[in-house]
Amino acid sequence: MDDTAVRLTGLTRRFGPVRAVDGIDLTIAPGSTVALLGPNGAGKTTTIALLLGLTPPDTGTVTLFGRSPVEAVRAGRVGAMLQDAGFPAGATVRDVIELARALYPRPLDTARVLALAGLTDRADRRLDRLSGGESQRARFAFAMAGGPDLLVLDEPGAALDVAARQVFWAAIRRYAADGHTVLFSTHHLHEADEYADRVVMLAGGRVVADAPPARLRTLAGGRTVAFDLADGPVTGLDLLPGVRSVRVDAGRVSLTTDDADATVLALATGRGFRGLSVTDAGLEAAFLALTAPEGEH
Ligand SMILES: Nc1ncnc2c1ncn2[C@@H]1O[C@H](COP(=O)(O)OP(=O)(O)OP(=O)(O)O)[C@@H](O)[C@H]1O
Repeated sequence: MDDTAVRLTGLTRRFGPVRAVDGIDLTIAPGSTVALLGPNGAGKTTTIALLLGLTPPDTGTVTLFGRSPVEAVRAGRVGAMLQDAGFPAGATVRDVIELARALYPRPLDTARVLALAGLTDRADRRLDRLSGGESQRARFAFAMAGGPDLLVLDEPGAALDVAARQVFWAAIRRYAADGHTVLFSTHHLHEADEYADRVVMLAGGRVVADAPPARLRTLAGGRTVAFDLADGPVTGLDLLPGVRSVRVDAGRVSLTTDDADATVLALATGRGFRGLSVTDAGLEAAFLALTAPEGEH
């Protein structure tokens, strides 16, 4: 019996000329929390759809706990919270939890699901009368009510404000702490950094990095030189010594560099800038370095 939670082998899926998933190999051990991190269009949603058996791969195989996705779902081992889940009009939080519990062979107690999702005092409220954060937690409650060994969440933090997001992630953490396997997709670096014990970075349908968050931060190495643009030219920053990538956000430039001293010295000649800072490259810099198209490194 293969106890590996997820095993993707040589997975590909095209849509016309687009290679949405372009040769993904991925193995996930039970009990881990894994982030599928990537920019828009990286292939996260397609990978999740393939993994859940919602769409067939062009090539490659998917096994969940040693079985096909359909068998694993039927055996009640998999729960999913997808971006476009719809519930019956007028249903209460308790209704959807009971619905999910009825579908699974070994469901969690309703009271436990409500507590895990932080919805104990909202149990009898209609879904359409919940706040955005509560409604997201109700979808999470539905996904985990059956007590699935593997919980798959497609961009669970989307559309939540900071406070709601914290409550929501605390709920996911409680579920993961019980030894369940959690796979979630995100394009928020801080979510991957904070909540996953392993980050699989996707770009262009491929895995471009696969490591614990702390290791990813050092993988790209280098440092970040940041400054506010004054009157100097914006062009040519990528040609400064050591620079690997350039990002401009609301007038502040961030350069990822292999040689911060040389970059700063070159910057200082001929450019006006304010608010210079030099920091160790974070996960964000690793992400930019690892996902930059060929030739932009
Ligand atoms: N049904 C489809 N028909 C055509 N192209 C598709 C289809 N689904 C996905 N794609 C394309 O495949 C690529 C990967 O899309 P996918 O939705 O998997 O990415 P993603 O990483 O989930 O992006 P996002 O963060 O925006 O949700 C994109 O270029 C997308 O336009």
